[in-house]
Amino acid sequence: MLSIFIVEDDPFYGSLLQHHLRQQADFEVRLLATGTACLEELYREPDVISMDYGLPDMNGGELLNRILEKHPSIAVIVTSGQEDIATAVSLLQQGARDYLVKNENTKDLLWKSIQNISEAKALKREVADLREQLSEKFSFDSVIGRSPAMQQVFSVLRKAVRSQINVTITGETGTGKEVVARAIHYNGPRRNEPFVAINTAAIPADLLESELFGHEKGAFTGATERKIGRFEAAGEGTLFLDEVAEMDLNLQSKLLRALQEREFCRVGSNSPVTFRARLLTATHRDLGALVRQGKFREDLYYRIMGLPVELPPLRRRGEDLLLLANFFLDMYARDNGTKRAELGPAAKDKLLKHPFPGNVRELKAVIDLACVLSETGHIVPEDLKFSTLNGPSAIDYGDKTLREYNREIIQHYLTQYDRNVSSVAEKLNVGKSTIYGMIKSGEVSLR
Ligand SMILES: Nc1ncnc2c1ncn2[C@@H]1O[C@H](COP(=O)(O)OP(=O)(O)OP(=O)(O)O)[C@@H](O)[C@H]1O
Repeated sequence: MLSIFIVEDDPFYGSLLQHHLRQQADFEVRLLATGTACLEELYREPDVISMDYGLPDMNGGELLNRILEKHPSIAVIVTSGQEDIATAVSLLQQGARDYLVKNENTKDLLWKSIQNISEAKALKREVADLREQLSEKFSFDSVIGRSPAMQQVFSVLRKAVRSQINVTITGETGTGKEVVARAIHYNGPRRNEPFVAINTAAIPADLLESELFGHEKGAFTGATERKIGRFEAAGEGTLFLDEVAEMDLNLQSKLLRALQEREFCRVGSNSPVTFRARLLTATHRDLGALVRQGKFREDLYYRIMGLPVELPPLRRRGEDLLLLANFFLDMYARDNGTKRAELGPAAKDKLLKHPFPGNVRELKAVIDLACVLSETGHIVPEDLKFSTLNGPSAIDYGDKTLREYNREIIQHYLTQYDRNVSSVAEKLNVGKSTIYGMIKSGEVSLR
């Protein structure tokens, strides 16, 4: 429902507009003859006010000011008998949403303008709802784990949420670094601002600077438009730099400057842009060792380190493994609309004995595949196929090895998703770096 006031002293014209707008079933339209009447009714907080500029008791500029003073979110449209550019500009600068000159098209233009406002309002509500859903999805409850090792992590996470300090998340691949970064963002005061993630390992080195800081049109060959980088897109939210150790030393010094000065320039520009977001970084490498080897700047190390969060590998989380397995069984059934499968005792045993070099990501893939393979809804050890991507030995699966199946599946989706590595990684729930690794080794190709 959109509530609209029409403030118009000409009763015939006012009724005409009211009648026209009432054709839309979800427009609630109230007709008022004076500015004073409009101010008296303001407590109803309409979404839109369409007002005549030349009212008998006050002029449009004054009424506009008094409305926006009390309720800055009301969209005010001014209609006027005269086309006066200077007045129009001044009203728009004061915050009017639109200025319409009265003629035979006014009612249609007013209709269109209100439709635009209504769509913007619906979009705003949708964004707020989605943000709400995201904060639920990424609440601390979404980080599954009860083991003592994870209890320690939760205790650090609570501290991370209470402060605005930089956080560095370390842990082997697939341990949930991004899950944790999202949980920090969606549980903190920035939850209604953007969460922007970038995996620096997934972007070719020569494109990374412009990806991070953006570029101006014409900054380099191929820069046909101005582009906003991730630093800018994060606004007052959170910037999550994944695989931060993969940046070259040149870019590391640019990153350091941006963090120290809290400002940066788009590539090809000298005008600084303020950096307001909170920084979270992650790596699966030992940053301290890289500093000692001269591969990571020591000053940058101290600048980003802030609060360290160390995620234990899955093999050190004890019974969390079964907790997570059950969580993924629920998720599979919900996402696919199927009956929830159960893990038999022998299957549990097999899971508990596997070292899971790919950690939680690997466990999820194993459970998803088991749900597909299990015919009875009761998962047996044979349904649990362990990938060999991270391990030396190959397990035969029919005529092919699982590695060969992985290769085929990834190649299939690369073709289906038009070679978009991010989409394939998301679809298959594997790390982008895994796919880039396979491209590099020639196992799959982008051709
Ligand atoms: N504690 C957890 N609770 C629920 N799901 C988890 C947890 N940890 C990881 N996951 C799931 O495991 C998968 C991998 O997690 P994520 O991408 O956060 O790992 P990562 O450590 O960032 O991986 P990489 O090092 O490859 O970037 C995701 O599907 C994620 O939802």
